[in-house]
Amino acid sequence: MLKVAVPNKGALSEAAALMLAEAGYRQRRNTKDLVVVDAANDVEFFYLRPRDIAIYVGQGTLDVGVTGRDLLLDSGAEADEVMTLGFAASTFRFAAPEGGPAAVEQLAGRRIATSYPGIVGAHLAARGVEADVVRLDGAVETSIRLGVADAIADVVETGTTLRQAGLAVFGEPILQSEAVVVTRRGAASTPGLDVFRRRLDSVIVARTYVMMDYDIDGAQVDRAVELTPGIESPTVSPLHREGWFAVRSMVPRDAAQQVMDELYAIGARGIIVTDILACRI
Ligand SMILES: Nc1ncnc2c1ncn2[C@@H]1O[C@H](COP(=O)(O)OP(=O)(O)OP(=O)(O)O)[C@@H](O)[C@H]1O
Ligand SMILES: O=P(O)(O)OC[C@H]1O[C@H](OP(=O)(O)OP(=O)(O)O)[C@H](O)[C@@H]1O
Ligand SMILES: [Mg+2]
Repeated sequence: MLKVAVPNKGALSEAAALMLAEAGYRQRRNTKDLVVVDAANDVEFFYLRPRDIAIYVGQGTLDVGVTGRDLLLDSGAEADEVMTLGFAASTFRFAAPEGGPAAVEQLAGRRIATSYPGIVGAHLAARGVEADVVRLDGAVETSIRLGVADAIADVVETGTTLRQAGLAVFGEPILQSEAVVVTRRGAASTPGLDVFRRRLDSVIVARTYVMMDYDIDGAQVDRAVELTPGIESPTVSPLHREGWFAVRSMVPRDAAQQVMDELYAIGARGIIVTDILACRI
């Protein structure tokens, strides 16, 4: 049975469970459940702290996990990112109040509060900056006001938390993070793992694309197909009406309205967009 680690709380947990449910896996009904066996799919889900997931996977105790890239890198675990999942996107940045450090070099000899000491330590070491990294569990933004740090390094999404704390980012982003799938470094893939990854891929494709159908005069089919090339190639079928064709193609969801305008302008009619519920590409 494939053993899968899933975040039990925090910013990743809901979106991860939703994605797994969309991929056809049984998920827990109660947030207190620690393990769910999905016998029909030969998968067992373990709900763990997101920070611990790369460690279990790196040790080979569990086969695969969903976690954040930042948590994976911070852990130093022998696990590798094998797939990005397109949610929980954030950047990881230094921040300080006005008048505080304003460049990485100015952190020398200063105190930096963070929940990610592994990432911060490596980043400073690579730049030859010696600073005192203060490890905190969360609410790191408050640490400067409370006098335990001169700067912080933390996850930034909208920047609201930093603004409310009167802090501003400085220096280049330390890293860009998002939810990822991790497996043990050097582990050979297995049929069970391949199916798991293909199912998650299918959710991403179903979320990213829509199906577009339209009718068009044969003289315009080539131009229309340029607008809707699809992933492999669009289906073009003759219509009962002489010289007209029905075209069916996958189109990026973000572009759908603009593509419809352009198709309409070259004479396409009966343009219909539908959601893709599931797929295998
Ligand atoms: N506001 C956010 N937007 C996007 N991703 C976030 C946000 N906050 C945390 N993350 C991501 O979530 C993961 C951290 O998981 P964690 O469980 O610590 O989240 P959390 O919401 O901070 O939970 P906790 O309640 O334990 O503080 C990291 O990968 C981090 O990049
Ligand atoms: O840029 P923003 O949109 O404001 O989001 C970033 C904030 O979200 C997370 O905090 P969380 O709510 O998890 O609290 P924590 O600091 O206690 O982990 C993260 O640690 C930042 O503080
Ligand atoms: Mg947090």
